[in-house]
Amino acid sequence: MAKANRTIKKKAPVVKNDLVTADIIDLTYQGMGVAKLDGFPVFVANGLPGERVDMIITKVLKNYGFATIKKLIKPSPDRVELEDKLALTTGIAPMANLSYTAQLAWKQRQVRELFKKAQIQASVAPTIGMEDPTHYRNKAQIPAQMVNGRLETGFYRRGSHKLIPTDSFYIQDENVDEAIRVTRDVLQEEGITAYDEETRKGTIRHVMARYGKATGELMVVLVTNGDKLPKKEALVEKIKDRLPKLVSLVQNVNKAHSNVIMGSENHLLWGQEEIKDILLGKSYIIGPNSFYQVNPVTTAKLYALAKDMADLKKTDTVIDAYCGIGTIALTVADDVKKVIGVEVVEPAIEDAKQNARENGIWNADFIAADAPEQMREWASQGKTADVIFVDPPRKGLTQDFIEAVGTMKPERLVYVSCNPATLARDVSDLLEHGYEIDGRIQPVDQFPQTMHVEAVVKLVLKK
Ligand SMILES: C[S@@+](CC[C@H](N)C(=O)[O-])C[C@H]1O[C@@H](n2cnc3c(N)ncnc32)[C@H](O)[C@@H]1O
Repeated sequence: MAKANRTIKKKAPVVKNDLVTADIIDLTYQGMGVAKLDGFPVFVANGLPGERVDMIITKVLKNYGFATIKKLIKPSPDRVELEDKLALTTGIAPMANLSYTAQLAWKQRQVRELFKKAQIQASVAPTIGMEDPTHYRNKAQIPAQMVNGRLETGFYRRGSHKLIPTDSFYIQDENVDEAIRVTRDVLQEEGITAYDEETRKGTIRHVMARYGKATGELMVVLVTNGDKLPKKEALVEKIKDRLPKLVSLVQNVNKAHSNVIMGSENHLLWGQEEIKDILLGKSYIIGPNSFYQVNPVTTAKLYALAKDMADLKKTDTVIDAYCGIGTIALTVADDVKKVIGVEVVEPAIEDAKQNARENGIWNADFIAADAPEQMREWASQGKTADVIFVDPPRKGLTQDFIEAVGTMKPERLVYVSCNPATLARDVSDLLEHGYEIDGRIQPVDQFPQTMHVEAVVKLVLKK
């Protein structure tokens, strides 16, 4: 006999090119509106919750479909009309059609819902945002492609690898935009080709620009498909002459047949190998491959908050796990006895050591290692710390990292996260290992106009 609770999949109630009227009831983490047609979910590009729209079905898959808006019948009161439509169609700023206040509320709600789903009782504070949430990014990695026979830089149309050439990127610092524009012009003048993903021919894959907002120092990196860079001298002369803030021009070689943007091999073309920036009174040298937060305004708020939450004492020994070039470690060093940073990228650790020296900080040590492995080693040696800061990549902490925390039992742990889903998962594990949340979870808007959510939370060892 067939089981009574067997689920029967609904057939899609629409086909491609159908025009239907629907209400948008939700917004996904990718920034798509959600409509339900007889329970069948359809993701609507640029649709906002509360809107009623006429939409054209663009794709129908087994369990869901996609649509674009044909006519807005009832717009959301939170909708803002953008002059720069490219920001939306390219996915540079997929949330830019939602008022900034509503974006901040959506981010708070995301964190709240993910913690609720993980069955964690926690209070989530309103998101800390920016006064001007545009042109904030200090770094860009812009793809190059041949369009009508010449190299163009721009952004891929959402969900594709078709490049839309553009001059203005809406969320990037104007100095970064200018660096990309000027570099593209010079590459065009010299007839340099862009890399073609299919034929694997052509020279330029990406143009990367990085700007130290506090110092005015600019870096440009030409990411090339091989060692050769045709017309090197002419390119260098022209780019440095037209970008007065340039202090570093680098060629990065990336021969990989993958989506990874930068390779590990750098050749200095002109100037210095690194640029400098200043954050919370400390100066940092930043190389082409080093991680450095992209929003200097909110990073200062985020780190000040993380430091505050840690309740630091002059007697504290502190670990900064996933330390990058040492920014959290050096921000807290003056307030503690000793700080140790751990990071897997070796050049970043070299930078962290130099950053410590240049800031006259002598109580900071930096170790190039896999953070979970290093933690396991410390735990097995019976070593511990009073405070651990963690700021892992989007995939969050590993089980063995959390188990090492459980063995080392630091009194305080401050978790800085760029992915609230893995944050909720890891906090749930840390609660199982004897910790409790102290205070509220604080979202900070590091990435305005996008769906990315950063948050910081303090955990303390249960008495
Ligand atoms: C979100 S960034 C934080 C960096 C730094 N705290 C900052 O704000 O500039 C995460 C860092 O973790 C590093 N990382 C990734 N996997 C790692 C691992 N297994 N062990 C140690 N560090 C790792 C990355 O290279 C990156 O520098």
